[in-house]
Amino acid sequence: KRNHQNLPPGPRRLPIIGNLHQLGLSPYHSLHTLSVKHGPLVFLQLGSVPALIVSSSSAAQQIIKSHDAAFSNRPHFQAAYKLTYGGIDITTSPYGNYWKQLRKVCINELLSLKCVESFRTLREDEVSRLIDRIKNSSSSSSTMINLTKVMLNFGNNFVCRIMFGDKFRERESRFDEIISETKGLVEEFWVSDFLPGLKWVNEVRGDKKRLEKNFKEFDGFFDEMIKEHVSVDGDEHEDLLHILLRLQKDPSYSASFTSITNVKSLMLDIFIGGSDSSSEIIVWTMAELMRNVRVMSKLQKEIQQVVGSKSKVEESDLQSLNYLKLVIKETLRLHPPGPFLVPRETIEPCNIEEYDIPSKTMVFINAKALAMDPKSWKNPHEFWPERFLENDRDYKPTQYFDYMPFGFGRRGCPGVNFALAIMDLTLANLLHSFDWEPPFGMKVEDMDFGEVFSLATCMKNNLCLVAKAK
Ligand code: HEM
Repeated sequence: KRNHQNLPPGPRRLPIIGNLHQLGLSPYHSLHTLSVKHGPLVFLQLGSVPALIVSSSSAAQQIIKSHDAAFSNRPHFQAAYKLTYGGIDITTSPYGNYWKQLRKVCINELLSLKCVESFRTLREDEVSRLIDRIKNSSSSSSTMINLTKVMLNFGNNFVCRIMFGDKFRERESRFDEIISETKGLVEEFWVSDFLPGLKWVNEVRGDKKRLEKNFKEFDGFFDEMIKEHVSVDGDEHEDLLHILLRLQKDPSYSASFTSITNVKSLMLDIFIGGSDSSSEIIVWTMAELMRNVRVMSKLQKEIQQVVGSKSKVEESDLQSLNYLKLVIKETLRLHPPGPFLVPRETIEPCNIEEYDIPSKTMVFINAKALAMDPKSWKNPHEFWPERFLENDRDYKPTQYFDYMPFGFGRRGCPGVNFALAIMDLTLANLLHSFDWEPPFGMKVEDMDFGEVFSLATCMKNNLCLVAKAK
């Protein structure tokens, strides 16, 4: 049937496997290379799955403005399906009424602005603990810090505390390891997702066992926490698990959000979506500030002016920290945690830039390429926060379609406010409490700021810096 369709261009395919071999061991990197070689719309046949890579803002504009609903499904990946209790979470569930109910739970309740604001004291407390921890990690006034490790641990603790309240503290290190294995598993491409006949490959490789083991571990942990929560009412401030348990009994959500398994699947999404992404952005911002002394000093000056003689930055100060917001926007442009967003799938056939896109096509939006396109951005490789003064970009792409670190449309990230609140406060305090330098005896030029390019990007090496208490 495909012969009669006007499909976008793409590389030659082999029988049966199509273009699967061209993904190699680093599939997301290969997707980027293929789009550089074949243009803004690339059509691939990955085994039995048709796939599209989108790398131009005009194609992204057509998708967002005219075909958002048609591009609102998520593809089926076996590992994610198993880990998300059979795909009943918000991130992987198919577009439809059930997903709409979960989205309502997230937007109106769990991740609403009101809920984010209600965690203000907790955020300030966690950030103060972080600053004390860095200060206390050495008796002298300057300390070498593995900032990557510290921030990932901080991100996990923060989400755990929001989810489970103070009860969680004794168990935090065990859960860190479990959830980082879950994230690793979700990111992997399994060959049998594209060639179902090769399921045995994942069994022989031990992938299935790894999956079962990890699922059992976090599911058991969630059960423990739920058991403790059902027996104790929320204190004056509900944590997210208390809210979820309350909503599960609320008739307005009863159509589909009914069982404890629904609750657990949403908990998992918040852990996967909510912990590392914000921490990675803080680490990338610190790395960029080390390389860009002008920006670092301008930002520290702004913080000093706003905070004055107070010992720390409070949330009420953040609204006056305009340059900080530009700096974070610029980091999200250069280092979006999801360079290809989260893959989508078409629900029905549609036409983009005069090409036919079949139904059930897996779609990769090359958001990083859009944000680096020299046609939209002057000196795109330069870290230059002031560019957003000239070319303001909203986090929701409604007018411009070259900047979308949080995705777009119906399935765009519901955690934006949650993420911005913690990133702003943490960064402002790290810069207010310390001056930062390269590790002893090193120059910034000697430091490696390379990245691992995957479904979620991170720095290739841990960022280690010397923190000098101010
Ligand atoms: C810097 C921080 C973050 C970034 C850059 C980010 C980015 C993204 C992106 C690109 C998507 C896919 C959107 C699309 O398909 O168009 C997404 C989805 C999602 N994010 Fe985030 N995210 C961040 C933080 C968070 C936080 C803090 C939470 C929750 C606490 C969260 C929860 C989710 C969920 C549940 C989805 C799936 C939505 C759906 O499929 O309906 N994210 N995020």
